[in-house]
Amino acid sequence: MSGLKLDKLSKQFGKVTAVDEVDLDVPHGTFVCLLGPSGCGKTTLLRMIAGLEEPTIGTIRLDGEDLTRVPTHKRNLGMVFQSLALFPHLTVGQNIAYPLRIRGTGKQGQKKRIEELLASIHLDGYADRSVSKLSGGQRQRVAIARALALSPSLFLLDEPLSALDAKLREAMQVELRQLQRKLGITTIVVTHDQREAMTMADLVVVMGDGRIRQIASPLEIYRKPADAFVADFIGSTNLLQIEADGDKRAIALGHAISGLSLPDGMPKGLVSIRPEDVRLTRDTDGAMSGKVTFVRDLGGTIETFIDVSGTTIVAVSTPRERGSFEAGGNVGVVLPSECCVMLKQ
Ligand SMILES: Nc1ncnc2c1ncn2[C@@H]1O[C@H](COP(=O)(O)OP(=O)(O)OP(=O)(O)O)[C@@H](O)[C@H]1O
Repeated sequence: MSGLKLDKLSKQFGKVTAVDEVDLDVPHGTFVCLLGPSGCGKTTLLRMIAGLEEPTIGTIRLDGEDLTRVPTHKRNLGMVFQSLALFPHLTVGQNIAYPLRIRGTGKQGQKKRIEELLASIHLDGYADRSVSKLSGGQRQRVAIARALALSPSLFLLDEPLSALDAKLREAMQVELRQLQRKLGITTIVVTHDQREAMTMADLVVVMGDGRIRQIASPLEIYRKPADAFVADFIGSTNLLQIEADGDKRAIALGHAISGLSLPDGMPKGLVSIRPEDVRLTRDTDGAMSGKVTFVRDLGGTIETFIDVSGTTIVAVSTPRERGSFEAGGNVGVVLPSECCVMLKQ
């Protein structure tokens, strides 16, 4: 099969299982984001794919070839790490040419490749600039170009944008994604930023405690989280305990969620409902109601925090969708059953 295939890949550091039997199929040309909280094993997994860390057990295959024991420099990888590791005393062109020189590419070949790469990162004409005189975003792009100089089969990046300020970071996410699409190169990026993963990835791999918790498209991860860990980690959500009444209807915070029933054999569970799906009404005679404790008006969106029987529910709306509710007032809270994702506990 063409692409990257991991089988039962594991890494043990003494008593710590950093990566625990990870199986992953990445079709050729896919952009994957490894996402998860600090310490979940993302970097260790990437370092094993890169050949910088030896797996305790398991195999790594790329386009059908077993790479598990192949040294890093023979894996045909492009890598960018948070530190970038550009040579500050060299020019942009010399930095990009570095891997080409090592490989023995002639002067003419180097020049042509540098020009191609500079065009693809929108830095035409920058070959003779010193990298120490570039902005953070420009340096980032040079590091990407250098990693791609030898047309690798696999592109690996570990938190590549985390040193950039928020605005530049968002612009670079789009740029990186567009470049990857143009080149069609299989790419794996480690990030702990779910917004970054949602922007760039074809496939998001959510990790927790060394294991894969869910693999899916960004939208599916957001809309159909596999469990409470994923629901809570991706975006913000309201996680509510539910239990079945005599008719199997789902009861949350003492009120039935209209149209939602628990399946046979599942007397209890959790329900995840995104803040933008919670509807607020001025009618407090409905099933569920509460007191507004705080309103955060961010201009483009309004977040309303409501205390329902001691639990806070967050609702998000735009100013156009409905007027804001005042802190201290009572509101009706509607949880549309079609927006509720039922999760096992
Ligand atoms: N060389 C090492 N020796 C011992 N333990 C390690 C080593 N490298 C990583 N670990 C441990 O393995 C686990 C996973 O670490 P890893 O760096 O892969 O996580 P991560 O998800 O990338 O975290 P972060 O987002 O903070 O970088 C952690 O408990 C970490 O302490």
